[in-house]
Amino acid sequence: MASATEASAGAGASIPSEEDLKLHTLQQKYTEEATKRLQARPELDDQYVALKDSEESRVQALNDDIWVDHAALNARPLIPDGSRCKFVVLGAGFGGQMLAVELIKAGLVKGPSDLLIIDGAGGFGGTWWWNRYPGLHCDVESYIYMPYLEETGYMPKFKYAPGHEILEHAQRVASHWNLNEKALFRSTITAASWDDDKNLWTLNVVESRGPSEEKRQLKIQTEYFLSAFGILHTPQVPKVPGLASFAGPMFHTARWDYSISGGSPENPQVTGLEGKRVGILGTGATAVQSIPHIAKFAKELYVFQRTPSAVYERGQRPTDPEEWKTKIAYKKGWQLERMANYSAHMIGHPTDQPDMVDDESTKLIAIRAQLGTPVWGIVQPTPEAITEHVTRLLKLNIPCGEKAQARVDAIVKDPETAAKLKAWYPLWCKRPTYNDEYLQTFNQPNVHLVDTDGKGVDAANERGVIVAGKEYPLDIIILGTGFRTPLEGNGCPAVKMGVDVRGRGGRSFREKWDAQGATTLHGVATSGFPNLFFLNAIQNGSGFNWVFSAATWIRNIVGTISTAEKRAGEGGRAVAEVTVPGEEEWAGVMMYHAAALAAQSGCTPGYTNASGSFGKPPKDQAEMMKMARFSIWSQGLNSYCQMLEDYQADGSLKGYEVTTLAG
Ligand SMILES: NC(=O)C1=CN([C@@H]2O[C@H](COP(=O)(O)OP(=O)(O)OC[C@H]3O[C@@H](n4cnc5c(N)ncnc54)[C@H](OP(=O)(O)O)[C@@H]3O)[C@@H](O)[C@H]2O)C=CC1
Repeated sequence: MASATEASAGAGASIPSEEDLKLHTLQQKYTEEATKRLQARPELDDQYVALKDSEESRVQALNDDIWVDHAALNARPLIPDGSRCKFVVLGAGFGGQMLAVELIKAGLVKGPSDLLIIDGAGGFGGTWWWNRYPGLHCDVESYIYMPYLEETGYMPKFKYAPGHEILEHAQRVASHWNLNEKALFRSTITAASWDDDKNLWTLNVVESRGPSEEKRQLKIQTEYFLSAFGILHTPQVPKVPGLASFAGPMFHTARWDYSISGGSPENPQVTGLEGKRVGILGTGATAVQSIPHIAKFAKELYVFQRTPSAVYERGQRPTDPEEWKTKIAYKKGWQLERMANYSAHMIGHPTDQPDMVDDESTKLIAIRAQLGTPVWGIVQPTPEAITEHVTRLLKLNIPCGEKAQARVDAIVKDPETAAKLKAWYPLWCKRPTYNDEYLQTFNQPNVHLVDTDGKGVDAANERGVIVAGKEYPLDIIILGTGFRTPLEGNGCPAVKMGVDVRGRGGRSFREKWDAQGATTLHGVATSGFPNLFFLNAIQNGSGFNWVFSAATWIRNIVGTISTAEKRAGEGGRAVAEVTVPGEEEWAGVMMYHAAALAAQSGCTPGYTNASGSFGKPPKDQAEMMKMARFSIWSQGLNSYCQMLEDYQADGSLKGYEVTTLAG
């Protein structure tokens, strides 16, 4: 009988290369593993509930802000009901701070009541306010992740900053630009409606005042409503039957309870876990960072794994002050240049500069499937072009995947455990992780990997967790189970900010998005909702370093507002609104770019595809067209920045209609 190779050669086809064969085997394995997970959870994203929405009061309470200082905040002057502002910014994370700072720098914030920042947390920091688990670090280099290092003159202590240092920096940014006095914390905006007559937004706000005071309800009017809602801000838990009945302490990693674990955000010595049997659900980026610290103290640690993470080398090191002065922060504008350099090296954007950050992440170039790349130009939406594109990305992925697997073999001593720790999905399906202690942890005798073979834990009871009919008795359960997907509500900004947004004529933003699919100009504004701007990674250019992406979007937003306000002149005010032809033209551009993201459709379930909800074949032509609008700029963030710079320099604000009014 002829071998497969001979048979194909005889049929006139070219002989498959070793790489082709490898790819074929890998693709089969990827599909097998993804299918296993999809079949285990046919309810897709409904397998989860946000902590805040849980019907179990115990689980719901896990969402509480455990860091807020109510007494200090209650001592601050009240924001009067009925206040009027020029700008309200939703969100006090880096996105909201950067919006506020850029408005200030552009000279748009003139009086003390021109700007108000509103956030549900008890302070600045966004994700860094909430997440304080032991081991927390930003996986992007601190020199390009921590904004405004030039203006604040701060030198991060390490190449990768710990969470508490980033949180301190958020406070530093706030102090530098006097944002503290412009912030309303512990407060949620529940509704926002545009008044066609007054040309103002009215925001309904609920301010919490702590357990001993009643909540305040207030209305605030504003000319501009700017929203920086973040990406992963709503902690979730799988609907594991019996979880709330667990008799011992339980908490989510996004609300790490040091009163149980011991230690503090600054000191990861979690001695309260000594003598305890601890179980952690989840092995995502958060668990990878925290598990080594738990393992140092717990008597027994059970790691309940559904899908392993790919774990690459970290290479942490302290900042060398000499290198900082001479090679990093060596000239004005260095930080933006370094951010652009990082992005260029990741996505293959042409540059003469060497790789400044030069870490594992810039070598994992298969991530281009997610971020876009200029390397192959625009991918045409034909089946042949898409297959060719997906194949070349999968080929780029081969060495990335092999590197992570080889690392497991080199570090983990028990071959059975090592096999279970290997990730079988393309790099772009889940956030790659970087850690020099995680894999080593599984060599410790007190650490037990409970691999659920892609199915997840089955149930819990008052004693512990059950997997495949076996009970694991525990003293403490830690939920490293992540956040609501950024694709919730099909990525509609109003859903993500949790606000009932009503534009002209009382039209609901959510209904518009549901009916039309993603509809924006440059991802930041939409017609019928004047003077509303948002930070969202849909119909936009996006990079791996969120701060660089956000800075790009913010330059565009603030540039647009500045131009509009200039037209209104001194004493006047402006209403900037995307036009329908403007957003439809942009939807056309996005559809033209959509084929480049095709490789994501076969991904294993996770938050990037709403647990498999995205990536299912469209029902009909109309659904396919809607999906195609749901794209990003496929040529990568660097060329996107250039395109927006040209757009702003032109000054015509094509795609907007600007009306000017007397103040
Ligand atoms: N910039 C940074 O340095 C950091 C960023 N982050 C960001 O936050 C994101 C979220 O990370 P993370 O908090 O880890 O959340 P993830 O969503 O990445 O991980 C959640 C984990 O819970 C698991 N899980 C869910 N349900 C079950 C179940 N029923 N049984 C067992 N396991 C279950 C998931 O398994 P499965 O994979 O099978 O769904 C997954 O391992 C990261 O991807 C990253 O973008 C986080 C930490 C640091």
